[in-house]
Amino acid sequence: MAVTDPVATVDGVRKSFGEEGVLEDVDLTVEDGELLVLMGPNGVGKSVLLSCLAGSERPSAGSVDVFGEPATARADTTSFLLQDALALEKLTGRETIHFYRRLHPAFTDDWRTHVERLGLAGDLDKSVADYSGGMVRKLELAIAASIDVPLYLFDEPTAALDLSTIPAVHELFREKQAAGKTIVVASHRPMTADIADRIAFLADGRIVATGTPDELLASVPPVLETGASNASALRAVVDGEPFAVAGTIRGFVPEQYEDAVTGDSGRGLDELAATSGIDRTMLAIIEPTYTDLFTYYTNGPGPSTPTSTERQ
Ligand SMILES: Nc1ncnc2c1ncn2[C@@H]1O[C@H](COP(=O)(O)OP(=O)(O)OP(=O)(O)O)[C@@H](O)[C@H]1O
Repeated sequence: MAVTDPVATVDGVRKSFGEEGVLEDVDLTVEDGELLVLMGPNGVGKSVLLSCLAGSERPSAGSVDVFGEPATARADTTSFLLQDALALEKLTGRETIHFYRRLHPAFTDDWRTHVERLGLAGDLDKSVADYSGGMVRKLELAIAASIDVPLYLFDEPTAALDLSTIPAVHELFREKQAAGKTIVVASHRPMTADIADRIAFLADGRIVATGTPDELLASVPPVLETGASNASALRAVVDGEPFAVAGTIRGFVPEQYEDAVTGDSGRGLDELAATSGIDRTMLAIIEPTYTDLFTYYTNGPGPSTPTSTERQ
């Protein structure tokens, strides 16, 4: 297989706004043609990192190269969907699209397909001021996706969209990839993590893990689950803080128990039950979900220094 140069390379990037440090030391490579999903807690700096890739923010230190050159806001390489940045309230949806069509040299007629697919076609002649949050998002996504460039940076493209619309957005991503485009998406959605080629977790100003969804899920320690009433007892036997998920309480099994709890003997669970005082029948080891993965790398005991789970 031909080895292609990365589309973007982020090297040692620090970004602060006055006294406030947001990115501390970010290293990240975006490969040609991939769908990279950037995840991390609210306010960690995902939008700031996307802005550095788009060239609309300059790093305080370190470098960001896109297509082999320092990132600058270039209309011919990058389409950047920020949050709430494109919709024009004084216009209708259709007028907004035509505004960008006239403005941007690489704007294509693909907007027709996008608005149809996203279910916005019937609302194009309404004033944007009367749009719901989801309708605004669809309009902005249709505009950003209609620009024909090799790199798309989408900040929370599915925020405010109902679950039934998300597959249409994913179909749009796949079509872009099939056309050889590269996509970086900041998202909190497990559904979007699931279609990523790679996920990168941003926590504490750094990329703390990168890998395919399967590699990252496999990197999470066994997850111990119990009833909500056992939260404080669980704390005694898990690594980091227990966390609530859909009426249950979960925690990560510490390294010394990992083999025992994943083996056939059930010995590990007996031991954890005895140590915690939780009834053995109330403890279960479950398959990690994206919620567990997110917790592990962003709020939990996951590595706070950069690691890669990718096979070398
Ligand atoms: N232009 C700016 N001036 C000052 N502070 C800023 C600026 N842009 C971003 N910040 C700060 O940087 C931090 C990171 O913001 P950012 O929007 O990148 O987070 P995020 O990870 O995208 O969060 P979310 O998941 O909530 O969208 C926040 O504390 C924000 O207030």
